[in-house]
Amino acid sequence: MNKKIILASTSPRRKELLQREGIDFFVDASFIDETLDVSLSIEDRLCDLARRKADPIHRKYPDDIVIGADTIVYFDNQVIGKATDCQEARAILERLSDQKHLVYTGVAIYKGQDLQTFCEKTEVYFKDIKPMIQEYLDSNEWVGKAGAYGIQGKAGVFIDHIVGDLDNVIGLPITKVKECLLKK
Ligand SMILES: Cc1cn([C@H]2C[C@H](O)[C@@H](COP(=O)(O)OP(=O)(O)OP(=O)(O)O)O2)c(=O)[nH]c1=O
Repeated sequence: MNKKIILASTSPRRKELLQREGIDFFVDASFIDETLDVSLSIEDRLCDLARRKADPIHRKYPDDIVIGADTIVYFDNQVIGKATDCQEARAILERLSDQKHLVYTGVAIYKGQDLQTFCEKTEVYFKDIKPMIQEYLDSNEWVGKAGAYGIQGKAGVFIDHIVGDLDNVIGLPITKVKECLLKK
């Protein structure tokens, strides 16, 4: 019997990336405490959180394939998640302006009882975006996104260049995910 693939994430971006690849899946996510375990390295923190997102769904579908993921921005030795309001979003974008930051996505994939985790890093170089911040905040595109921007939308103009995988910034390193799904 073919295993079902379940995306344990509410992120519309992750859903779109899997759909783009023609992967047959459905979404079933549950809310968990997303506190990162600071005793771990940054990569392990994200793998651990991705696994914790996948765990309740894995318990529901123990024989199937369950994908969990978490994306953060890392700048100046600090983890930057989602902004809770416009003021915080402005402060984040002002810090990232004219600087390099890192985007990490941790992924956990259960295939039945087998668990694989990995973390992908992309370097993102912003231009001086200070003159563009107000208009961007007004667009509300910062809402619900790590680092208060979405590279796939209007914030595309913020980017000088990136080093690494673009899909990883959007929320899922899809090439690595596909490799993992294909592996026996
Ligand atoms: C940096 C960046 C992040 N993001 C998004 C991807 C993720 O959806 C979000 C990071 O939040 P996450 O906590 O990783 O994911 P989520 O809350 O959307 O979904 P869930 O917890 O249910 O898995 O930021 C972009 O869409 N574009 C970007 O350029």
